[in-house]
Amino acid sequence: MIEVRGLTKRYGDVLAVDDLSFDVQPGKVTGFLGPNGAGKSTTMRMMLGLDRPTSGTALVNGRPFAALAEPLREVGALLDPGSVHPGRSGRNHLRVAARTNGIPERRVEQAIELAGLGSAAGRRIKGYSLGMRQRLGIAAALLADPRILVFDEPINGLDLDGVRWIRGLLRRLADEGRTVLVSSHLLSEMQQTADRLVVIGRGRLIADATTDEILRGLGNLQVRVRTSESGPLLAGLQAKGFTAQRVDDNELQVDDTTAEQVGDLAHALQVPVHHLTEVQQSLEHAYIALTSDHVEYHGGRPEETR
Ligand SMILES: Nc1ncnc2c1ncn2[C@@H]1O[C@H](COP(=O)(O)OP(=O)(O)OP(=O)(O)O)[C@@H](O)[C@H]1O
Repeated sequence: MIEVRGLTKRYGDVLAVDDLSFDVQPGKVTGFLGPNGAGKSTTMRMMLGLDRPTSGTALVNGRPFAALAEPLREVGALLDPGSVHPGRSGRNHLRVAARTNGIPERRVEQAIELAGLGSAAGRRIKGYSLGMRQRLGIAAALLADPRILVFDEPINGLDLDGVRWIRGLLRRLADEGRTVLVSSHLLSEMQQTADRLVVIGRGRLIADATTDEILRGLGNLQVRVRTSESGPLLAGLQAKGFTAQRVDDNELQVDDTTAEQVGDLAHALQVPVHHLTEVQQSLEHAYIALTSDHVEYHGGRPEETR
């Protein structure tokens, strides 16, 4: 369990993290989502005792990270996959980490296996792709078999197979009852990966709920209705105050409603309905709506829409 309370970090004029409070619970994958510069890395660094909060606290199992008796056994982290000795092999890097931290040697091979490093474990790190470096960082995080995992953008640099693999790994770790916090600016990824979402923008908390609740809470359900009498139905919907528009001659889209409401209205208007579906807008839409006022650097288009 990680408890963040009133966490604040100021760098000169920049308020990187602004009075954040949330919990990261065991047994779930919690997505930590926000646009670039939102303060995700700074928050994670404070959780891990690498940065000192200006005010507020981040507690790991009820204590500040610095007060943990065996921090590596309690928390595994992937922060900066670049910070490794390039001349060593992945296996040697892990062996050194194990030895320095009193972790049994057998964990090295287990971590290599868990992270899917395979034969790359014997090669020098300087020849690793970004994806391999990510896997090595994940192996290091898993080395001491910790109950809490904090991964900063673990999907960066991974190919499609790697993305699927990490999604499965995060799920498995959470299913084992571990606390899993994973940051990302990739909404589509978090939508498929996270049970809960903590969404931040400009250092402030925007939303903290289950992924489903966040989508539903935004009232983002759309209904598509197919009918041979789209004209009368469209007029009837608009007369009742619904936001409705044509998709084509026989299909309408109605925003912020349910299939039940549209079906009932069609029935009352005696309009035949051939097909009626609820469409959940992607998290991408929800996220842009949520964070549009909180993006630090507005470009022509938000980067997240790529
Ligand atoms: N050491 C530092 N000195 C000054 N400003 C910093 C420092 N570290 C972070 N910041 C600023 O704090 C804000 C939050 O940065 P942070 O890296 O935590 O965001 P992030 O959500 O992790 O973004 P990204 O996805 O781009 O990594 C940014 O405005 C950043 O420029």
